[in-house]
Amino acid sequence: MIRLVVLDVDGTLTDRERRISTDAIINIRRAVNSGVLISFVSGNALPVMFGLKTFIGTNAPVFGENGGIVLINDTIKTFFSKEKCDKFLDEISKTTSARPMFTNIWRQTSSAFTMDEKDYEFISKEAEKRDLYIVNSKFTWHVMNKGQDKAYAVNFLKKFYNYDYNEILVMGDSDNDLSMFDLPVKKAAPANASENIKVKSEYVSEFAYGTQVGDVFKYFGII
Ligand SMILES: O=C(O)COP(=O)(O)O
Ligand SMILES: [Mg+2]
Repeated sequence: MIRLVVLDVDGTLTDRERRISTDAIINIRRAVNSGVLISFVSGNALPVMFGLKTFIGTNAPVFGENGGIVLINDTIKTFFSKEKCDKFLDEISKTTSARPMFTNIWRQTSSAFTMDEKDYEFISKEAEKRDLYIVNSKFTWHVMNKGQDKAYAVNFLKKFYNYDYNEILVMGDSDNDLSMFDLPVKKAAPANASENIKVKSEYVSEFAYGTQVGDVFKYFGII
């Protein structure tokens, strides 16, 4: 039985313009009312997750920065440092198209940026040399510390609630969700998810951009 659902946000609950699906909100509330725990785990900054949790009314800790920071019982915990990420981004923005995102003012464990695809190889290699990595959510590029990923967040929640992996369902759409799709949890994807997510999913909905939440929850017996 699914006791905890871990939801990616951008592209999983929202459309390409980051507008959240009202269907998703209605079905998330149905799941909360049925006693299932709902957590958001996003590349976005923690204040955005706090807003979603507050205004949708969910009932579990929420993670920002791809698992680097969590809001749990009104307390913020950080698991990584942004120092190396910021220093790296500052360096590469001098010689490439990489440009920091304004949301970095709210970030404590990583850095977000935009760049032209032509610089991907160079920037990715330079990050590796510094024990960092870059990952794309289809909405933003992120400079992350090694080991900082959404699987880290799922494993934190698994331990916190003392659940088995088969009691946890994850839902995501793109590369920065892959690490949690590599865990032995239940996995589902919207129709708009990338192929590398779909092939790892137990269930791929015909619906997209948040309108799949009810369909997925019915498939797993959550609502
Ligand atoms: O990259 C972001 O800021 C958000 O992306 P995600 O919610 O799909 O993880
Ligand atoms: Mg996403």
